[in-house]
Amino acid sequence: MRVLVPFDASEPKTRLSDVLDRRERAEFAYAMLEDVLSAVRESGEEPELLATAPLADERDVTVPVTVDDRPLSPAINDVLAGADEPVAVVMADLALARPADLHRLFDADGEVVAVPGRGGGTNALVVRHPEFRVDYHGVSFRDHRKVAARIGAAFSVFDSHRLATDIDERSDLVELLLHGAGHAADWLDAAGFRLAETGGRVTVQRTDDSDSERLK
Ligand SMILES: Nc1nc2c(ncn2[C@@H]2O[C@H](COP(=O)(O)OP(=O)(O)OP(=O)(O)O)[C@@H](O)[C@H]2O)c(=O)[nH]1
Ligand SMILES: C[C@H](OP(=O)(O)O)C(=O)O
Repeated sequence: MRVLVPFDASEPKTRLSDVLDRRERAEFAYAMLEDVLSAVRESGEEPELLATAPLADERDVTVPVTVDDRPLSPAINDVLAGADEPVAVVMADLALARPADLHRLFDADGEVVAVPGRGGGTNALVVRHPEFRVDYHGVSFRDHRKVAARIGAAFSVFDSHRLATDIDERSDLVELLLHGAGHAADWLDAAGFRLAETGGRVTVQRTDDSDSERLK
């Protein structure tokens, strides 16, 4: 199996612009990438990075990196078109993913196995059908189900709280502070992010206090 980890190395995590500046968004995106690459490797597979641009020099990711500046779907579909083995696609912002979760996903049966993301996305895929092609962005989970139906591929859904949690917006940071245990959660904590209980749903606030509240 090939395991692709797509990564926007150019202008990552723009939906976090309300809480992070551009440099912080890049740092945070790389921290999540490190966690995902480690989890894939510890699941027993070797990840391949598919980046929009060369990584910054100081980022020593020790995995094969392919630079492809095309939009996400054409870049992934080019790999699928030439694949002679199953291909998994794992997004680089699945900051809660653990090796065991990924191992179960990669082992799941099905011609197309999809992990739904928050808000209608597709957080991960395992593709074993030669005609399947991705169609990311928007309500991609629904679109991928339609693609599978159109080519007659069996489409199965892989349910996992951790793999369904992609970190896109401020509200997603709550999950990372509560359930994360890697570089990205540490980065948030060090940046002063804390849970904020305001009576409704728990949110996050950014403070300059040093009292970590990470669940040990
Ligand atoms: N190779 C590649 N990866 C991409 C591209 N766009 C997004 N990604 C990656 O795909 C995954 C999911 O994309 P998003 O959640 O939209 O990530 P993002 O683009 O950093 O976030 P936003 O700027 O807020 O949309 C992340 O791991 C991104 O790094 C792209 O055009 N090419
Ligand atoms: C790539 C995209 O990610 P999202 O924008 O939904 O986080 C998707 O899953 O289709």
